[in-house]
Formats: sequence, C-alpha cells, structure tokens
Amino acid sequence: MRYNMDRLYERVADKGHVCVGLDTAPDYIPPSELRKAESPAEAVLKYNRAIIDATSDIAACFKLQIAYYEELGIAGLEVYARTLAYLRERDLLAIADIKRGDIADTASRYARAHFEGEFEADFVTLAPYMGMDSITPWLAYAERRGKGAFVLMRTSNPGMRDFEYRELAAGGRLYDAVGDKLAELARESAGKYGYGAFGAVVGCTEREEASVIRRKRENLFFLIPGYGAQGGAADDAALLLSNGNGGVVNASRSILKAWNAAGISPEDATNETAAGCAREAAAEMRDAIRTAAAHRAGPAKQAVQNQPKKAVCLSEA
Ligand SMILES: O=c1ccn([C@@H]2O[C@H](COP(=O)(O)O)[C@@H](O)[C@H]2O)c(=O)[nH]1
Repeated sequence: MRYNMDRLYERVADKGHVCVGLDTAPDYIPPSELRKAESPAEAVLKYNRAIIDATSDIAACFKLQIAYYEELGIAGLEVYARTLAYLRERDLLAIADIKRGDIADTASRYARAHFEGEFEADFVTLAPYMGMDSITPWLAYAERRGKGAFVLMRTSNPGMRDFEYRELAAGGRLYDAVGDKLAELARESAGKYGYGAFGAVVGCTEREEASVIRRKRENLFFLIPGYGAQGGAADDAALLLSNGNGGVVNASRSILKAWNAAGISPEDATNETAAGCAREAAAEMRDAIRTAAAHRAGPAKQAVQNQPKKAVCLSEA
C-alpha cells in the first residue's frame, strides 16, 4: 500500500517541514477584499486560494481547522469542501483537523465522511479519549486507500497538563499510554520509511520531554502544532524531528496574518500583498526549522543539508 504518510515524508524531504494552517477567519482578510466579496465565506475561499498558490512550493502540506468553516454555517462548509478540492486538484496534501473520537459505529461514519466524498482529505486528526475502538474504524481507510491520521498525544495548549500529564498507577503518563498504543498500530502499518500510517500530535510549546518523546516514538510521524502564535520556535520544533524528517510543523495565524505583522495597513492590504507576506513567513519558517534540525543532527547531517537544494532533491528522488 502506498500510504499518505510516505507521501508526506517525501514532501518534507523535498520542501521542508512547514504545514500551512488554513484556519481562515474573515477578520484575517484585508478589508478591501471582504468588501469586494459577495459574502464572508466567498472571501475566505479566495483568500485560501491566494495563500495556497503563494506557498504550494514551500509547504509540505496544508491543514484546515474545520471550526473556522463550521462557524460560517452551510456556506462555510461549502468553502471547506472547495478548499479541499482545490488542494486535491494540485496534488497538495491536506490534513482535516477535525479531532473526532466516538464509538466504533459512529467513528466508521465519520471516517466515510472525511476520507470519501465532498470532505475527502488525506489525513485527519483524532481524539483518543474513548479508546482504540474509536480509532480502528479509521484504519480500514489506511489499508484500502492509504489514508492517514494524527492522534492527539501531547498537545500544545496550557490545559495539556490537566489530563495528558496524569501519572498512571501502572507507571508513565497518560500521553505515554496513548503513545504505546499508537506505536503498536504503527508497527502493523509501517510504510516505506518506517513510519506508521497513523502518527501523533505533539505540540512544540513545551520543550520538557520533547527529545525523550522523539527518541521513544521512532515509528510515529508527528504533526507539531504550536509554532509562532502559540510561542513555539524552530529550536523547539526541531527537538521533535528525526534525521531531518519525521514531522510537519503547523503554523496558522502567523502565516495567515503575516501581512498584519509586517505592518501593512488594513486599507492598503490586498490578497496579493497578504499572499506575498504569507510566502515570506512560510519560507522563513522553513529555513529556520531546517537550520535548527541540522544543528541538532550535528556536522555530518549539516554537511548534507547544506548542499544545493537541487542536489538534495535529486538524491532523494
Ligand atoms: O495540540 C494542538 C492540536 C491542534 N492545534 C491546532 O493547530 C492550529 C494552531 O494554530 P496557530 O494559529 O498556529 O496557533 C489550530 O488549528 C489548532 O486548532 C493546536 O494548536 N494544538
């Protein structure tokens, strides 16, 4: 089976670790574009397309947080589906950040809804609180269609300590117990590069235990949120990478609102200027993570990574 996780690994090797978050709220969009559009939803679609066009050669993948679309109602869900279709047409990988978790029968319906049809994505995010029977129905799609998932393990938010850090009577922390189960699953669905079809969400806002988590979970590919707006930096994210690969680092607001941070006045901004700033922010992020990862890997890896990009791509093709 050609797993999407293998495709993602190859995109990282080729383009770097950036996952552009399409968490597009209407108020992130230049006001002139909002005025021109027939509805906020239409403005979001146009903005998404501009961001995708400007970053598609830099981003390993794109992540859509479904809440931003749901809050716009039916029109928002239509934009969600059309954004996914736009990515698919361009052979760009999409993560649907839907964080589902329910009894097996319901889970299989969620899986059909997000791995087939109008909302089809390459990967989803899952919440493991209800146990492995809420995860396994999704696995059928890994076996049949190569689909992938990232299961919440150690998240990026302050509340991660409320439950994920609980010490278990059997030893270890709750997030470790999730990691054990995921590592088991990954052994059964290992792809070409040794990573399982399903990986884990591990935030980069907390450096504590990051290197240990990475070493312990060598067959799990990580989706790493928390970069930029939540305070995570390239050095933090690099602790969660493995041999220059093994994870994608998500940034949403710091890319979508880069035009704002660059000091462009709302009245002067257009989708074109916003997309230019997004491109610059994504490229800076890619370079900072590459440098931090190479620094962590030591001189031998640095020498390989410092070769001209074309040569690296050719050797990995
Ligand atoms: O632990 C987690 C899991 C998911 N997220 C999601 O990632 C993005 C982060 O957005 P930023 O604007 O870059 O902070 C958002 O969609 C979250 O729902 C997370 O932040 N932490």
